[in-house]
Amino acid sequence: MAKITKEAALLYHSQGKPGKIEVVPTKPYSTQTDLSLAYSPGVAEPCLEIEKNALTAYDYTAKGNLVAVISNGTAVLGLGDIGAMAGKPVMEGKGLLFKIYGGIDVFDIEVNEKDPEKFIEAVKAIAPTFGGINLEDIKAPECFEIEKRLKAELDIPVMHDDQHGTAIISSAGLLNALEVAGKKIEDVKIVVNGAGAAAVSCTKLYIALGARLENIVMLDSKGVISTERTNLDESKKFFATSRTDIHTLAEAIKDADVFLGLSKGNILSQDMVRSMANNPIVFACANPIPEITYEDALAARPDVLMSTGRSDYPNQINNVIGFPYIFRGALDTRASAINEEMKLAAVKAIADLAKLPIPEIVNKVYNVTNLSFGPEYFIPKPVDPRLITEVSMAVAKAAMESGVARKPIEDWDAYKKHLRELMGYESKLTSQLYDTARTDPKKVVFAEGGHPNMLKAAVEAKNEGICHPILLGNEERIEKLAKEYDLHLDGIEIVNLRHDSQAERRDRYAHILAEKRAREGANYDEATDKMFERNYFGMMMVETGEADAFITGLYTKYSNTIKVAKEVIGIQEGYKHFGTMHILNSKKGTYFLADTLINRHPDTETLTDIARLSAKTVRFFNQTPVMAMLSYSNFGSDPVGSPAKVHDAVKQMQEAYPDLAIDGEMQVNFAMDKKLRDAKYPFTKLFGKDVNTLIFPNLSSANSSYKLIQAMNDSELIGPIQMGLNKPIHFTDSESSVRDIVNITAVAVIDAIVAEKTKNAK
Ligand SMILES: NC(=O)C1=CN([C@@H]2O[C@H](COP(=O)(O)OP(=O)(O)OC[C@H]3O[C@@H](n4cnc5c(N)ncnc54)[C@H](OP(=O)(O)O)[C@@H]3O)[C@@H](O)[C@H]2O)C=CC1
Ligand SMILES: CC(=O)C(=O)O
Ligand SMILES: [Mg+2]
Repeated sequence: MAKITKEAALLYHSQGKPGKIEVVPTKPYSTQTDLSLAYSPGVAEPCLEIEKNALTAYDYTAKGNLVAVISNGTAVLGLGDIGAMAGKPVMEGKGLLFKIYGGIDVFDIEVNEKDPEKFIEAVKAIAPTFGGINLEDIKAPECFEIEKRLKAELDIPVMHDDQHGTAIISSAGLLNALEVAGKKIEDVKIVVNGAGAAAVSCTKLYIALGARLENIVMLDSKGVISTERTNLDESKKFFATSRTDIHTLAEAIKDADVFLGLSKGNILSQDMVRSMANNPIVFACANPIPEITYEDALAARPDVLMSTGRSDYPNQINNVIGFPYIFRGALDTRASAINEEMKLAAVKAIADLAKLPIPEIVNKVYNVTNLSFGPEYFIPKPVDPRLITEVSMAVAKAAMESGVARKPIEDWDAYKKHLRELMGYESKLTSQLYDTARTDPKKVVFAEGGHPNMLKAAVEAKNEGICHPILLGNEERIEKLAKEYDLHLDGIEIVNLRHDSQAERRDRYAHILAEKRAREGANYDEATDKMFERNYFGMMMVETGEADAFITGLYTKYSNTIKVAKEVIGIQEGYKHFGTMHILNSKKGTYFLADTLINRHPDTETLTDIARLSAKTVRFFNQTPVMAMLSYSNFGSDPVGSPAKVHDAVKQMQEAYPDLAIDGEMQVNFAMDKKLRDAKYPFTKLFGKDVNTLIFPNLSSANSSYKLIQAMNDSELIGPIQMGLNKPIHFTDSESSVRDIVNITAVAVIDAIVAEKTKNAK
């Protein structure tokens, strides 16, 4: 990870619109009517409803998804009391994190008030605005009283995140690190450096989880907190040790199993780490500089289990792994509080998640291939897309079971789906595809079982319940890969097509193929050779009905795969050409793009085949095709060359299918903008209609367009979806991600379901 310089940090915050967050309207506002609804006179109606029944504020305002991140700036990170305004970048940062990880909106509120009583009054006065309150960077011991009072006096969840967020994450980390170290929480000696908001709360939660108070030594800026010391405040007195032989950190840490630092940077030396017990656990959580650096701790003790608060090292202990989801679960149940039950549920959910095989996206973000539970990975990564579902659902359940929920969640599957959609992890179309495939999971052959992405996709597709995978490849290699990536192959068939055990199958397939292509010069010997190739063998499995669908393409060029597909499977009756489609899921809507991969320079006949196949495919996805045939000219304005071919194809399509909404040739902006098109070309067959299908004039334009969209990285593309072959044979390409392959698998399964239904209906 790049080193963060002062200049880069200041530039990041100042460039463009200064700061990190802004307010975005969620309702239409382009007409006079919209404005009359948004503000006076329309706005009076919800006001009156809320006046009658306060809870309707959740229905008519943003309250239910709005959290206040409130600070007085007295303990900003490890920077100390830098004042309310100086803490604003941190609070805006939390706003950003709440939004990107939990879909929660935040107003950051910096209150210039150190007096706890006045601070409490200020927070209470503004509380009606919010569904929850995240207190942040308020120093101990005032923070304890402030939180206690606000929790008691407000009916919305209030959580001081430096206390409880940190406690939840570090407890999950501790439980897992202890498991890796092979130690029990009730036996370990724990040294806690720092006795502030975070340290006190973390240590109390460790005790709730089984740690023994007599095994804990806590230190503040003056050294070990012991019964010898006078004038200790209540929160520190609770931890005072009766030992009188230790006063400094160096003395306290000798033989300790666990070091928890929530204090200041650079105060734990390598010698101190060396003096700890075997497999020491060191959580150096001060921000931005930890008590000891990751490198120094590891250099001192190779057996150390190490965490810091920083994202650039393994095992980050940072409350970002918790607060977006703890508040998500609390807000979604309209909880009146965040209680102990909800916190413990979050600990468990976070700890458990680190033990599951991790999704590909996490590997990708960290540029690694095989994170798995162990010394370098015992806390989930903040980017893990499962945190939103696992932690929020656990918290919501605990809120309901402990009686603080005011709006129970009734359908957990629907809630899970909603959470994934909220974060854009699952578009509606993708989840519909998966749901449909799940109704009748089919046998899908994966041609390149020895390719890591295809192997991962096959396992994921099986876990999603969308297919029964059959992997082609060498068993040993596949099993070795599976071990390397911590993938479970139970219930997945592996077929080594070159093995002797497949001789009968190869022979049988060769006979069938030779017979089928006898009039095209095929012979048995040649066909026998071909059966040693994965694409021939795999497609024959589908051709013979021994499997239902086939996915290939990671190792083979399209041109080669296409050739084999035409030979083994053949093109559907009534067509001379086949093609591929990509589905674009964007904020503007869903669009079907063709032909994105197969036909380089389509002539009029090829274009009509692509258009017919596309119409059929769009209907396959339960939509009515509204098709624009694209070019660089409009409706004959350039009567020669490529536009002329498109023009002719449109004419033929309109004659053959008078009910189909299809027109062109037209430029892409006229296809995408109904108003523009209707104003300038009111005669089109698409008048008043939103185009959803774009047929490109050639492969260069289609391929470049979808790759450009892909590079923009802000929409989802599903594809390539094969159109026009006799059986569900689908292609990926060498750059396909695991997610791309699983999506195509879902499409292939649906394709197979439809093929079976059509066959049965005949
Ligand atoms: N990684 C994470 O998720 C989180 C990290 N933190 C980090 O924890 C630290 C403390 O934050 P917070 O609890 O909110 O702040 P507080 O101001 O409430 O507490 C700071 C504590 O650190 C103690 N301290 C200061 N210097 C030393 C020292 N040299 N040796 C021992 N103790 C010392 C202070 O002692 P005294 O009581 O004597 O003043 C005080 O008890 C910060 O660095 C913060 O960034 C906090 C929350 C989350
Ligand atoms: C992470 C955090 O909240 C802190 O360092 O204060
Ligand atoms: Mg903080």
